[in-house]
Amino acid sequence: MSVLVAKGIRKTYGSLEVLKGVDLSVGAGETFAIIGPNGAGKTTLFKVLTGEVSAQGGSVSFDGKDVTRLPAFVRARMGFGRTFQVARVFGELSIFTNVVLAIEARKVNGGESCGRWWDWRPSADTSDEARSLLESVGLGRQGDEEAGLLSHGDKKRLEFAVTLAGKPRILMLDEPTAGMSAADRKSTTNLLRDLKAKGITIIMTEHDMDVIFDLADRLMVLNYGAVVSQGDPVTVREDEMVKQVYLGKGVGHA
Ligand SMILES: Nc1ncnc2c1ncn2[C@@H]1O[C@H](COP(=O)(O)OP(=O)(O)OP(=O)(O)O)[C@@H](O)[C@H]1O
Repeated sequence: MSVLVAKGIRKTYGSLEVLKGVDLSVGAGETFAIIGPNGAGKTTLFKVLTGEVSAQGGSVSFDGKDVTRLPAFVRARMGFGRTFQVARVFGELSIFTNVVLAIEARKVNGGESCGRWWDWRPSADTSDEARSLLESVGLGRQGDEEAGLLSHGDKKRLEFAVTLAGKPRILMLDEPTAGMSAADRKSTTNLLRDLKAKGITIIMTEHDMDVIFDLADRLMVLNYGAVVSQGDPVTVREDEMVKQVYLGKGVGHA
C-alpha cells in the first residue's frame, strides 16, 4: 500500500517552472530516492511534499488522506519527519537535551503532560528513550556535549536522533550525507540501512550515487522539473536518458 502519493505537482517561481507535473507514489517501508542535477527541483519537490511550500497545481495524499492544503507542522504531527541539508539543532543545548526536548514535544503533541515548566525535568522514561536514541545514532557517550560544537557529521547524527524522537511514519531526508567525510558517509549509510531494516518509509534526495544505489529500492530522476526516469536502481542506471542528463558515463559521486 502507498503511504505517500503525489499527483501532477506543478510549482513555479515567477516565470520559472520548477516542477512540471510530477507524480510519485511511495510504498510502506520503501526507500525512495529523488535524484537529478543541481537545480532540477529536488528540494522544491521535498518542500511541497512536507508542506513547507505550496504548489500551484497537483495533490499530495498521506495514508489515503488529502494533505495538499495542510501546513508543514500539521503534516509533521501526522508523521512526517524531516532532516535538512544543513542540520538544524539547538546549538547551545547539550546533545541529550536536544533529544529530550524532541521526545517531550512528541508527548505534548500526543496530549501527555510533561510537568510544570518551573521545575521541569525529564521523566525516567524520557531519559531512557533519549539515551537509547543517542546510542542508536552512535552518540551514546557524548550526551553532555554542547550540540553547537559537534562536527558536521555528528550534528547530522544528532538531527537524525531528534527526528526519530518524533516517531515519524515517513522520514524525509534532504541530502543526508551532504558535506560529510568518507567515514561519516559510511556510518550514516549504515544508520540508514538499520532504519530501513526496521521498516520505516524513507524518501531522500542525495548526490552520492554509492549511497543511493546502496539504499534505494526505487529512484526518480528529475531534470528541469520533469521526471526523466523512475524505477529500481538497476533499471535507472541503465537508462540512456539518465546517463545523458545526470550520471554521465560512469556512476560515482555526481
Ligand atoms: N524560493 C525560491 N525562489 C525562486 N527560485 C527558487 C526558489 N527555490 C528554488 N528556486 C529555483 O528553483 C530551481 C530548483 O531548485 P531546487 O533547490 O529545488 O533544486 P535542487 O534539485 O534541489 O538543487 P540542488 O541539488 O542544488 O540542491 C532552481 O533554479 C532554484 O534557483
